[in-house]
Amino acid sequence: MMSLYKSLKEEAYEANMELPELGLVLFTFGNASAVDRSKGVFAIKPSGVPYVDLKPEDMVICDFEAKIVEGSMRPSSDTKTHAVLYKEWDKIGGVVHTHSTYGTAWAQAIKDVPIFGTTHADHLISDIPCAPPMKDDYIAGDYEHMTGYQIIDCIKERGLDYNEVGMILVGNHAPFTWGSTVAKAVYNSAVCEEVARMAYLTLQINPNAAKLKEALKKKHYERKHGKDAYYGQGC
Ligand SMILES: O=C(CO)[C@@H](O)[C@@H](O)COP(=O)(O)O
Repeated sequence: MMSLYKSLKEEAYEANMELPELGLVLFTFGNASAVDRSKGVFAIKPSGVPYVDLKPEDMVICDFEAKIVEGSMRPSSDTKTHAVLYKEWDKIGGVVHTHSTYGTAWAQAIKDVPIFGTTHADHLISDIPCAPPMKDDYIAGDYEHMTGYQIIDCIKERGLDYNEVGMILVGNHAPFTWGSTVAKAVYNSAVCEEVARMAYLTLQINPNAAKLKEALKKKHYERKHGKDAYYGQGC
């Protein structure tokens, strides 16, 4: 059957397939979605389907209320979280959720990933934020929808710009990332995992390791994201 959303499904499929290739997911852990704002929809991985069995046409098309627009499979159980992020943050083109090992370990420990070095500062100048454990009234509410607000609340409360940060650890849960495209959101997931791993190792070698100086943070971030820089502005 011809679909109006063929290219959007392909984009989301390619992003999902990169997650096991990059070692960011096992089995059916995690999901990626890509948005088409002109049509008011996003394409997301179906729930519980192993990556080895996934096909582009399996991607489920949903609107920003997380209602199915096209697709015969159940969309990811995290669909409402993706929908909230698309609705609230109009500059993002893709969202990724993984349970990558180091990112998830920091999330379970409810700890921000400290900015120890220039690898981290090439991508963001703050610690990778860890959203506090979900409030009881959020858990009692629409859980996946409120996970979106757990993310948004934390970014707001920290005074961060979502368009510069691109990643968060959800306390007790795991990383979520976003980007101007879904490919960029996948990239941010890989960066999040690698930086989380480096920070963990840094603390093994020196539990008193100092965080990066402000001036060095800015220097490295500017080199990659300043005017005319390769990475460009925004996440
Ligand atoms: O967060 C979780 C589980 O804690 C989910 O993302 C993960 O199991 C994937 O679920 P879906 O297969 O996308 O429904």
